[in-house]
Parts: sequence; structure tokens; C-alpha cells
Amino acid sequence: MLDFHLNRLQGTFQLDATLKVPARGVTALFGRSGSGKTSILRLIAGLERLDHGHLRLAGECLAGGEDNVFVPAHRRQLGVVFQEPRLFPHYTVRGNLCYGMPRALTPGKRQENRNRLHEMVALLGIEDLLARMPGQLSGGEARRVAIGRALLSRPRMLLLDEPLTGLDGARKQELLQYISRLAREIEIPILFVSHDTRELFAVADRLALVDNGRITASGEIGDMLSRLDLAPQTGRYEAGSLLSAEVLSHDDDWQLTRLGLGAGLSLQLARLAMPVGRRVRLRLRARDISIALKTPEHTSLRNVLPAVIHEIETERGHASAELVLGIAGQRVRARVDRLVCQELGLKVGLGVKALISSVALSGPDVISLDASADAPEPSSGSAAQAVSNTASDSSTDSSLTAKPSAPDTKNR
Ligand SMILES: Nc1ncnc2c1ncn2[C@@H]1O[C@H](COP(=O)(O)OP(=O)(O)OP(=O)(O)O)[C@@H](O)[C@H]1O
Repeated sequence: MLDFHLNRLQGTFQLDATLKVPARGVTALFGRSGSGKTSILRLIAGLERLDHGHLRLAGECLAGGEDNVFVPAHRRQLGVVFQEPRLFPHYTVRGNLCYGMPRALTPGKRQENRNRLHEMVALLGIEDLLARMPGQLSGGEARRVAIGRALLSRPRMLLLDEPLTGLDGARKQELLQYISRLAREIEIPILFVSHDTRELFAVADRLALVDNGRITASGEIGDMLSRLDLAPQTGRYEAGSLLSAEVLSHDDDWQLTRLGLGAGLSLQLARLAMPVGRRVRLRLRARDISIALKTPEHTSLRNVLPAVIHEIETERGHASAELVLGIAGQRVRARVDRLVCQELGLKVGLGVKALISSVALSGPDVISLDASADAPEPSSGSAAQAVSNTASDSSTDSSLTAKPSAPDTKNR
């Protein structure tokens, strides 16, 4: 477990952030540009000193505390990837990758290191770069090498600050999947900063909201996204929910897949190239859900799910109302016109039907949760592209401001 209270005045900016991060899984720091995310990572990495507070990792105090300790950055054993990859300029790419790898004193361990290096090089697609010097790399190539070096060092924690910026779509998806898989396989905390909500949906287990130097709320990502009181921070326009589901069946004739949500309920969407039984995380946008009082007849909508209204939030001056529905025991956000809310007599506790178009759900909204790196199940037809598990490069749907800064950072 990582546990911190980081207090530091930098210029006129007061950082005062408190958080506990479990030993396992990915915690995303999310907040506007200038809210303090990078400052938090720099303090944890040991690149800056605290004014007050403490930083403990697995029970060991790395900074602050009663004795005001300061373990230098290179002794913290953290894997750090910041926006600017800082590679050792006099080492080749191979030298950079091997630099932090654990010492191998037996032939077995040496072989293990070779295997890990080989696997990482293939994953990052940097086979042809191994003999090059950092000065001969493009920005995206240098980023990949920095990620590889951080992961190969067997860190006690990973700090990733916008690690995928500048990578192309396919490479970004592979790395996101890898990070997500890694997080489920290894028992170290991962702190991930990104302004791209799709990246966060793909990898984060928990979300910590950063605002003006403080962590204002934190929790399991699905819960956080479905909390209406956090809507101003988590984003209104692209508001949605993350649901747990499982691939139940495929219909190859009609190129459809059925996902089980639990409690005997299921959803249909375009054919996914994932095997039956695969556990997934499904992203549902609030604006893609309509409400009816009973099951409509003769409709093109394939997904009609019984739901109960848990919360309603209407705001004068807004055309829409925000709802939180309970569907198969999961919290799902929906958005309808305020007028419709009144006309249908929607109120907390009312049983309704949630209508979801299968067209609104696409492959990138479905993220595999299983650790296995098995190749996606082959699929014919256009839906084969639905295998892509997460963000596309072409758009980000964060309602928050993308950040422009590239702080002066060191990788080690
Ligand atoms: N060395 C410094 N001296 C003075 N102020 C600083 C220093 N470093 C950062 N700041 C200020 O601290 C605040 C937080 O910066 P930080 O880089 O942590 O934000 P961020 O949330 O990571 O932003 P972004 O998403 O744009 O990267 C900003 O107001 C920034 O101007």
C-alpha cells in the first residue's frame, strides 16, 4: 500500500494531497491542467522534497514522517515514466533497457532476464532500435524505451505521467492492454496520470480527483463515474458508467455478441472478437440510454433492461436531467430531457425500462479484464475491428482541458 500526505508550497501553488493507494491495481489521478498531478508524482518519485507530511510505501517511510526522512530517488526502486522520456544519452537502447534490471547471479536468472527483455522488446516494437543511441530516436520511440526500462526494473511501484502521449493508436492500445494486464499480474501500486478519459477507462481500477492541489475524492472507478455530485469534475458531456460483464455468446450470422450483466440480464452489441467467458468492462454513455415506462413494441432498440431509479438530479437552466439507475445491481448513469422527466413522472424508486441501442455500443467501449494475453478470437466481417480494446488516437472525450506543460523530469 502507498499512503501519503504531501504538503509543499511551490511558488504560489499549495499542494496538500492525501491518499491511500492499495498494493494492487491502477489508480488514476485525474484533474484539470495545473491541478497538481505531476507535482504529486514528482514528490513520490523523490524529485522534490516535502515541506510537511509523509510518504510511505509498503510500510517504509520514503519521505517526511516524524524523522523527516528523505530516501533519494535512485534508492526508491520506482519505475517512473514522465511526459519527457529521459534516457541515459551515452547508453544504447539495449543498455538503457538493461540498466535497471535485477542482477542475475545464476544461469536460470540470466535466462529469465533475457526472456523478459525479449518479451518487452517485442511488445514495444523496438527490435530494430536496440543498437541505437537515444539521440537517434524519435519522440515516440524514446517514450517506448522509457516505458520498457521502467517495467523491466521490477519496480516497487510504477508512476506513469501521460506515458502514452504521442504514440500511434495501435501501439497505444497494445501498451494500455499490457499495463492493464501487468496491473492484474503484479502486486505493486500503479499511479497513472492521463487527460484522456478513454485511457483511464481502459486501465484504471480507481480514480482520485485532483483539484487545486488536493485530492477531493477517490474510490473505485465505476462508483466515482456514477456519482452525480462529482459530475463537474469527472465531466458532464461524456458522462457514463463502467459495468462489469461477461461475453455470453456470439451470433455469427448476424455478427452480434451478447454480454451478460448478471441477474440474468444481457446486452447485445456488434460482434466482439473475444472468446465466450471473457470478463469485460463495458462503458455506457449516459446520453446513449433512453427511458421508457414499459417495454416498447415494434422498436429497433435491441436492449431493453429493467431498471430502478436510484437518484435524479435536475438543474434549472439545463435541458437535461441526470439519473442513476440500478441495473443488475450496478449503478448506471442516464441522461434524459428534464421535460421528459416530468412528463413520464420519473421519481426515485420507480421501476422503468432502460433502452440502449446496440449501435451505440462499439468495440472500443468494451475492455477485456482477463489477465491472459491470448490472441483475440478470430472474427469475420467488419466487426473484427471491434477487437480494439480501448482508446483511439483520433479523439479524446475528456471534458477537461488537455495539459500543455512538459515538466523537467528525470526517469531515475
Ligand atoms: N517548480 C515550481 N515552482 C512554482 N510553481 C510550480 C512549480 N512546479 C509546478 N508549479 C505550479 O504548480 C501547479 C501544479 O502543476 P502540475 O504540473 O503539478 O499540474 P498538473 O495537474 O500536472 O498539470 P498538467 O495536467 O498541465 O501537467 C501549477 O500551477 C504550476 O504552475
